[in-house]
Amino acid sequence: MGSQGENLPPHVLIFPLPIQGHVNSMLRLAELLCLAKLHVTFIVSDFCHDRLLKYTNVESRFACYPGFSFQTISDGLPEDHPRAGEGFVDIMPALRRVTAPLFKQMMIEKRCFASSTRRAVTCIIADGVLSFTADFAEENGIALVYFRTVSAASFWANFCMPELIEAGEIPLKGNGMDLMVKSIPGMENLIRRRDLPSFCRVDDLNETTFQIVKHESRQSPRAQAFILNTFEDLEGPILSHIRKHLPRLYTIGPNHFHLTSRLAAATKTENSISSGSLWEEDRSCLAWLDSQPTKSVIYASFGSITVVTREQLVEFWYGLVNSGQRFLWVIRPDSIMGEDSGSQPIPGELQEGTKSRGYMVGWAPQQEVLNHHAIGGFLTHSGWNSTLESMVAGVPMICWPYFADQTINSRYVSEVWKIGLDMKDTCDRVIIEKMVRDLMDVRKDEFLKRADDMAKLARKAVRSAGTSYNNLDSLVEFIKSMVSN
Ligand SMILES: O=c1ccn([C@@H]2O[C@H](COP(=O)(O)OP(=O)(O)O[C@H]3O[C@H](CO)[C@@H](O)[C@H](O)[C@H]3O)[C@@H](O)[C@H]2O)c(=O)[nH]1
Ligand SMILES: C[C@H]1CC[C@@H]2C(C(=O)O)=CO[C@@H](O)[C@@H]21
Repeated sequence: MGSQGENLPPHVLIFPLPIQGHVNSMLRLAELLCLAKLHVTFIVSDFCHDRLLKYTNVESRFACYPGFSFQTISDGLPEDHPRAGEGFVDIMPALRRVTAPLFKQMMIEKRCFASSTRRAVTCIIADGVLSFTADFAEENGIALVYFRTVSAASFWANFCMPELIEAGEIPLKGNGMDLMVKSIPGMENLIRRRDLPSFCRVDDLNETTFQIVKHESRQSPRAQAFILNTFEDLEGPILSHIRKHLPRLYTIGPNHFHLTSRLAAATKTENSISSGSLWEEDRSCLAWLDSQPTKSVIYASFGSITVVTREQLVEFWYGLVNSGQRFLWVIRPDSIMGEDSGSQPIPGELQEGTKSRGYMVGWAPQQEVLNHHAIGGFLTHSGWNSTLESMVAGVPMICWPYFADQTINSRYVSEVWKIGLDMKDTCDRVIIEKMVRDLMDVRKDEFLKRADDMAKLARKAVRSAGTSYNNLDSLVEFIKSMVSN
């Protein structure tokens, strides 16, 4: 590289798993690194890129960072292949089969995105489940950092899968779901088998997703550093266990609020929320919320992958209506399994209850919703972004985990952080009604107090001199130290 190149900043390639919760989280990291004046190439599937361009302001948002660019790649699935529900299981094998060789070819053909104004990529920050990036990084002498977008607790449980097998705790063999798990250090007397990340719910150890997640988790030490979207006050004890295997571990979360906070400092404007939505946000719900009393509405949303059966939909609907509480409910167009949702008549009492106290949208501006004064609770699938967004907003949760890390996040919400209730493995209108009443009415004050305390800790972590704030600065220094000037 010539003398001009030596003055150029480091060039980071960011590569998320191409699904909503991962793209969101890593796009926020991209913007944080742009704010630190690093060059960033963000490589994302054509599918996600098309949707980002269609439904968000990413183009104008990143236009002010001349060092930023998008690159697109196939996720290996036909465009019309479902990426939610059962369809998700095809994503990881397709990435390995199709995307991995395409990635290698692209990096070589495009000389690691070198140009007269940018260095060749100096560091890859890859999703912690894309170990084909480690193969390329090692073969080509490029530094690798992993970003695992889930909670420390979930990552640690996945990392311990070999120990769980050795101890005979998995496969579960269909019973003993309430037995306490003994072979995950730091989680003794806390999690039951049903609380393990759902990938562990296998009867056959050869099951594909289980094998992939086990393999990918154990590959983590190949990276020179590891990033988690969490904060020390939240998951300190588990982080200590992880650091025995991954000593260079940077906790930089909650990264949505970290970004808001750094943008506010850089631009002197308050409350900028950077959306990475892959669906069109229906902002009409904000006007509806404006006309509701403070902390009177429960917000229900199950993220981007959850699908429900018609029967489950009806149970939730009765539970919400019968609770007598106001509700705002996100029902994604692709979230009802196996039928056209409009094809069956809706019972009159549900229609009436919804007209008087409810509002439904296909996709909401979630961060704005959670921070609206009218919101008093969140019925969530316990995706990690939703969990952190709720924490920062000080909103207590009812957790209905669907799969993956969500089953362990919900256990921590209810038993460790005590900022909500865990409703896993049931879907019954009577239980839903009772839990909504408990959260929004009977035990409202106690939950709101703890949620408010948690919000303070989360916000402190990303403010100047907070742990996540300092860790992000250290990460940037580490990335800078990789290039020789
Ligand atoms: O109406 C909606 C619903 C969701 N969101 C946003 O979409 C994201 C959803 O992310 P998350 O809560 O993490 O759920 P998933 O989309 O299901 O995320 C996947 O990725 C997460 C991060 O790895 C995992 O924790 C989840 O289990 C996995 O399903 C959040 O930022 C929400 O703010 C909206 O903006 N509007
Ligand atoms: C599709 C799932 C496989 C791995 C990801 C994950 C993780 O532990 O990193 C959890 O759930 C999903 O977000 C991803």
